[in-house]
Amino acid sequence: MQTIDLRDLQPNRAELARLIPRAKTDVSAASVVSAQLIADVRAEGEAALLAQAERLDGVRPTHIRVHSDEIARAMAKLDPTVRAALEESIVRVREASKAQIPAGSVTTLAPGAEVIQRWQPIRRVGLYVPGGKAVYPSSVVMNVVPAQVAGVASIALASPAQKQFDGAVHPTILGAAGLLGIDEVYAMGGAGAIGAFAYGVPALSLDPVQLITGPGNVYVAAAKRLVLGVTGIDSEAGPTEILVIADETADPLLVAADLISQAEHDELAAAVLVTTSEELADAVLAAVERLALTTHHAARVREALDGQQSAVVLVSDLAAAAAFSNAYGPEHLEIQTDQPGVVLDLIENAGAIFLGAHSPVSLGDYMAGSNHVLPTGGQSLFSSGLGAYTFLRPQQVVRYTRDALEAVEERLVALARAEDLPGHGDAVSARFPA
Ligand SMILES: NC(=O)c1ccc[n+]([C@@H]2O[C@H](COP(=O)([O-])OP(=O)(O)OC[C@H]3O[C@@H](n4cnc5c(N)ncnc54)[C@H](O)[C@@H]3O)[C@@H](O)[C@H]2O)c1
Ligand SMILES: N[C@H](CO)Cc1c[nH]c[nH+]1
Ligand SMILES: [Zn+2]
Repeated sequence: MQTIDLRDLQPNRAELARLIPRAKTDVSAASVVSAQLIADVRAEGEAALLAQAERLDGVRPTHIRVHSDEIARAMAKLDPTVRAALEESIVRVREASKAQIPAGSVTTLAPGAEVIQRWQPIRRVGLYVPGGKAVYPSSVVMNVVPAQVAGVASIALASPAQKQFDGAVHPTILGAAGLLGIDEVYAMGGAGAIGAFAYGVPALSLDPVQLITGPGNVYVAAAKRLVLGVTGIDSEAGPTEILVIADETADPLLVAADLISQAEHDELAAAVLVTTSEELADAVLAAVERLALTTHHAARVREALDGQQSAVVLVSDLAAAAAFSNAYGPEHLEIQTDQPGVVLDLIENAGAIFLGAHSPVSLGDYMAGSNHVLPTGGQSLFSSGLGAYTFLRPQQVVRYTRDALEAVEERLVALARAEDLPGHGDAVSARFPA
């Protein structure tokens, strides 16, 4: 892992991007590939999805739409400990998601003049569960639960065909879908799956969705950008990032383990430690080297940690650490300092924040109750993680009585004339004939 000393420097966002470039997730380059895959699915439907699975997932599924008895069978065969863990996760994510439902409001502007704000669920959504380098039954929970809590009526789920299961969706993903009562699942991945959600595939009785959510690789991210406008999308949740702010009180072994836990996802994952303590930096680097040797996905972890996107950064104080993190806008931010709450007050941008030694990112990945589908690549500067609110739209309802309308008639007519749109004023005045 590279070490960068910023004790005499406070880089702005542009300088930071040069120092620690985001992973090579060139969404614009991938969009050429993704656009063709989407176009093929629009033109050829199921045949294109089958051909894409064969070429990109290395297996031709026997069928794209999963039969409901496959889901029931997968649920029945779930390992009991995995089932119990999924159930615990579902309960916690559901509780936390319920707290995200906005209350709505009625504003009375004058007697009889009301603007009501209500939150309407999106009717039909397509949820993407990645399945290339790893399988993510936890992402089934993180996508489905907030959609259900928001009151979405129709939920479709897609995950790539798995070679080791003869082109079927991974059974643990099917089992998780079954636990949540989801019965519309497709064995399709990447850009083709996003195209199928956006435009529909009549031969599969797959109706177009109005919103697509879920994490994925660069082709998935590019495809989501390409269909935006035809459907809504959530923020981009690409290769995982962890940024740890730590001082001399942090335990170097725990910091190292947390960095490795996210490097494990992807060669493009970013693991960044920002610290005020040179001693801690050295101890973390030594621990990372030791742990990386024996970790399960050693080659992938090594590549992620040695990539330009990962670093140990030395800063002069915790305010500088917070400024660095705000400029970077990490997906996950851990604060392991003597008084994490003090640092939290300085934080503006992060997908999710984990406070203290006992709130590691992997808790949030599975079991905290928070959602793990979070913005990456600096998108936390303007967007949020997935939540029940993602599946809701605010709608304004206007209700005026006759008297309330008459009270503003003159002013409204004045504005309509000022805009040279007198018909607007006439529509109001027609209600009050002289
Ligand atoms: N930020 C989050 O919330 C979050 C959560 C979970 C996972 N993730 C990230 O999601 C990503 C998952 O990626 P993945 O690859 O494992 O699974 P994926 O399902 O996103 O991608 C696999 C699909 O990509 C397509 N594909 C593969 N190679 C291609 C090529 N050369 N050209 C065109 N299409 C191609 C195939 O259709 C394949 O089915 C990882 O980077 C992981 O870190 C992020
Ligand atoms: N850390 C990932 C989000 O960036 C989510 C995840 C799923 N499984 C394990 N981790
Ligand atoms: Zn993770």
